[in-house]
Amino acid sequence: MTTRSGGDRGSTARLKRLAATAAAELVEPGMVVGLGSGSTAELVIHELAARVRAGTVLTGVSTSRRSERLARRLGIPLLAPEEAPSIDLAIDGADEVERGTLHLLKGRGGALVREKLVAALARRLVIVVDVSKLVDRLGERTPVPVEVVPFAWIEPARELERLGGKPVLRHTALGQPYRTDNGNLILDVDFGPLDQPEALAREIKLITGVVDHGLFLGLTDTVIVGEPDGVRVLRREQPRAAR
Ligand SMILES: O=C(CO)[C@H](O)[C@H](O)COP(=O)(O)O
Repeated sequence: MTTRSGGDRGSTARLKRLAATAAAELVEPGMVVGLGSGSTAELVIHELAARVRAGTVLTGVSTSRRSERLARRLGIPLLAPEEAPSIDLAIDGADEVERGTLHLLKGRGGALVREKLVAALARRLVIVVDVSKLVDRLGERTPVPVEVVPFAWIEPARELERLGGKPVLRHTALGQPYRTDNGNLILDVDFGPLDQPEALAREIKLITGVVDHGLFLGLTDTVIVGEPDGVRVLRREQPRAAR
C-alpha cells in the first residue's frame, strides 16, 4: 500500500529529515524503541530526544556504540537488548531498499550485526530513507557488507569469490582495517544486482568465519521514504518471514 503526504522540496538532508520526523511520530509513550545507526537514524534519535525532553516516557535499545553515545548524550534512557522486556518498534536507515519486496541492503556504517539483531527482536521494523535509496534490485549500487572474524579472514574472502563476489577489505580513512563494534572486519563484496538474494544470503551464512551479512530479507514492515513532495509510506504486504 502506498500513501503520500505533502512537504517541501529539497536536498538529501531535507528528505532524510522528512522521513525521520514521520517515523518518530509512530512512537507512542511507554514504547521501547530500537535506535538505528547512520545519518538518517540519528535524525530519528534527535526527534525522540526532543520528545523525552518534553516529558514523553520512552526507552531506547541502541544498534551501535555511536547511536548509544548519541542517545545518552541527548538524555534518552537506554536498555541493553537482553534487559528489554520487548522492543515495540525499531527505526533504522538502509543503503538500498528493493521496491517490490522491501528487502534491504545495510551496513555501510558497519553496524549490520547489531542492527539485524535489534530488527529481529523488534515487533516492527520501520526503515527511514531518502528516495535515492530505492532500487529495483539489491546490489545495484552498493556492495554487500559481510562481517568476518579477523582471524584468517582471507578464507571467507576466497569463499565469497567462489560465490561470484569481489570482496574488498574495508579500511578506515586513515588506512587501517575497519573494525566493527564487535571487533570484527568487514568485507564489502560486489555481486552486482542480485537475482536471488535469499539463496545468496543462505550461502554467505554457511561460510566459516562469517558473522553475518547486510542482506535484511523479509524483516521490514514499513519504509518511510523522503521525497521532494513529502513522504511516501511503503508497507509490506506479506507476513513477516519466519526467523
Ligand atoms: O546500515 C547502516 C549502518 O550500518 C545505515 O543505516 C545505512 O548505512 C544508512 O545510513 P544513512 O542513513 O547515513 O544513509
